[in-house]
Amino acid sequence: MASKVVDLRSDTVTKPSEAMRAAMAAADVDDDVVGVDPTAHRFQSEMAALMGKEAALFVPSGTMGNLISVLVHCDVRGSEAILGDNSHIHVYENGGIATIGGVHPKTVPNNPDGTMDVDRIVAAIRHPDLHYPTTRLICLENTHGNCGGKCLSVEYIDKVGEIAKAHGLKLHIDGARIFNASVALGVPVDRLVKAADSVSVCLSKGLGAPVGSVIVGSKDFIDKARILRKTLGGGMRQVGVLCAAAHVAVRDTLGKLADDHRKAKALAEGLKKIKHITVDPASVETNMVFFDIIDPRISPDNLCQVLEQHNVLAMPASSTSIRFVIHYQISDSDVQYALTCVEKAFEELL
Ligand SMILES: Cc1ncc(COP(=O)(O)O)c(CN[C@H](C(=O)O)[C@H](C)O)c1O
Repeated sequence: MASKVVDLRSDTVTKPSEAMRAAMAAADVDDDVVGVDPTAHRFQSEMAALMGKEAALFVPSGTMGNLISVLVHCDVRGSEAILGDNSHIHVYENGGIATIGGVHPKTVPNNPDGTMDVDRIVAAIRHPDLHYPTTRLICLENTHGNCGGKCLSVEYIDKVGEIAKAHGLKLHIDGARIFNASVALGVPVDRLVKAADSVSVCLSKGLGAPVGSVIVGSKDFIDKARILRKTLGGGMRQVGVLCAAAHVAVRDTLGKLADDHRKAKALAEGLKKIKHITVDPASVETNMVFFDIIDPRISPDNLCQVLEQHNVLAMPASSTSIRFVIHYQISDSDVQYALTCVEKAFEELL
């Protein structure tokens, strides 16, 4: 049994590095609600430049980053946002855009590659009618979490951006893993999000920061976002402590994402050799591996429970599938150990 836990539940599970902890301890801070925390200010400027946008705002979570972005774009009651039926905003954020923001979600089916058919996006846009909400926003997700970490191409994003502009709409990208997409596609991140009016970027996923996300957009957008963040209770005081760690995460971990993708591919190739599993290694584009259990006698919960006894942590993705997520604190030997444990688990269960 491994002495340490091999945690494949998500790329949100990393522990801050020593460099992050040192930066947190040494951070130059101030009250960011009353004035501007100098470390937060520097980090926000750094992220705006990296993403090719005018301004940026540090927020406590990706969920709040998406909520604030949607609410800034949909600031009139009776607004409607077009988004994927399998998107994180629609599936995993407690319906916050509706329950808190009064924004009506108009879902369009997500394709297996994470896109929504552009003709179905156009068909979802409301024409003026006193029976209808008013469409104000289109949301994309890149990479797409529920579609296996698939990347949306820059051509697709530009096309949706053209549609948004042609109809007087805004475009938001849930870019929780936008850097994974940028690295996998070989497209600079500022080019990848050029067509977007706003992007929410998770620092606490593959980049390995302990907390937080950053939203980027125009100065006017970020000024409005700052007010909404305060409204939602997200105004933070000496937040430079968190921004210092996030700065180190971008500096130190961005360059490791390609290796995460390599390990994910290796994991999928290894799973393919296990007879009780179906998995398509060719479908692995970034750091996520989804596989199906063939034998109906074994549920994903059963398998996860036995894996946990071997110190391998994973999460069910559906009634028949499991999700493994690679992050920079998973080594090649951890991948091999996890594969061994999956085989042992089936032996123990069958
Ligand atoms: C695409 C996307 N957008 C937003 C979020 C929300 O980020 P947080 O609110 O957890 O910081 C997540 C988190 N994703 C988490 C994970 O993958 O383990 C869970 C599912 O919430 C996400 O995957």
